Amino acid sequence: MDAIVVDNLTYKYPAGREILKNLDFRVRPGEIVAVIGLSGCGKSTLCLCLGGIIPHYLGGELTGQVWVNGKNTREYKVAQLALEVGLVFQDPDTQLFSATVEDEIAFAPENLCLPVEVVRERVNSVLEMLGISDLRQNSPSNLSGGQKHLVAMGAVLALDPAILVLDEVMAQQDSLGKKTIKDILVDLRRQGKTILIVEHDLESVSIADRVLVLEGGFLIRDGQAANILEEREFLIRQKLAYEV
Ligand SMILES: Nc1ncnc2c1ncn2[C@@H]1O[C@H](COP(=O)(O)OP(=O)(O)OP(=O)(O)O)[C@@H](O)[C@H]1O
Repeated sequence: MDAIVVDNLTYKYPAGREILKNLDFRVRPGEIVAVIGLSGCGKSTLCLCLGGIIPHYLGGELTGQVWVNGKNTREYKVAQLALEVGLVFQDPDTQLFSATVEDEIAFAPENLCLPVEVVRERVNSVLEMLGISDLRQNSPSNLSGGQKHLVAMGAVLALDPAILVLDEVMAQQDSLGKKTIKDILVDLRRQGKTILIVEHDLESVSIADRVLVLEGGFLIRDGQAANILEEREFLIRQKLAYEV
């Protein structure tokens, strides 16, 4: 079974114009897929569709189908979909609300009523994996943008979803932070996770197996990362890379 199936997806925000147009793609389990494209082409909107935020919370007009781990996003609540898809938003402030980093990471497994020891184990292993154990007593609101993204990743990883959808989590990292996240994602792929990343910086998507290119809401390329990232002329034409 494919981890993600997007079947003829078209989406329009309430009172807005069409943002995603007839998107069709599938992601196999254990793949890292990068979605790239200019600002406003619909990358974040696609992420919101994969997590079910669209259409459940934002409304609008969605046609076509989105399946995550065999679940049609229309038919399951966002809380149920969160067990399949860990969605980290472009703006981490929209998903951080606890008093401390460890409370933030414990929140979802506690909500599932998992045993206290299991929650503690998950919090510790996630903090360690992300290299943020020293931040556990900090307030998320006082962290840097890059650190907030790590905490938001921790909060979704604590549910152990099969699929991760990460919207520009590397954008606010320094070069060491980018490398750390790439290493973590490669490790998660090794564990069988399916990962969809949105990033602007092509260097950040170098770990991807596949690249999808969006333009004005259309999927204009879907291919092996090694091939697409080598197509300098295409990338320059799309303004996704510059001549040096
Ligand atoms: N809640 C909303 N209501 C109406 N239009 C919206 C809403 N959110 C986003 N849009 C519009 O949808 C379009 C696509 O936005 P989206 O954030 O998906 O693009 P993006 O490719 O992620 O851009 P960026 O790279 O700058 O993050 C934009 O024109 C944006 O203004």
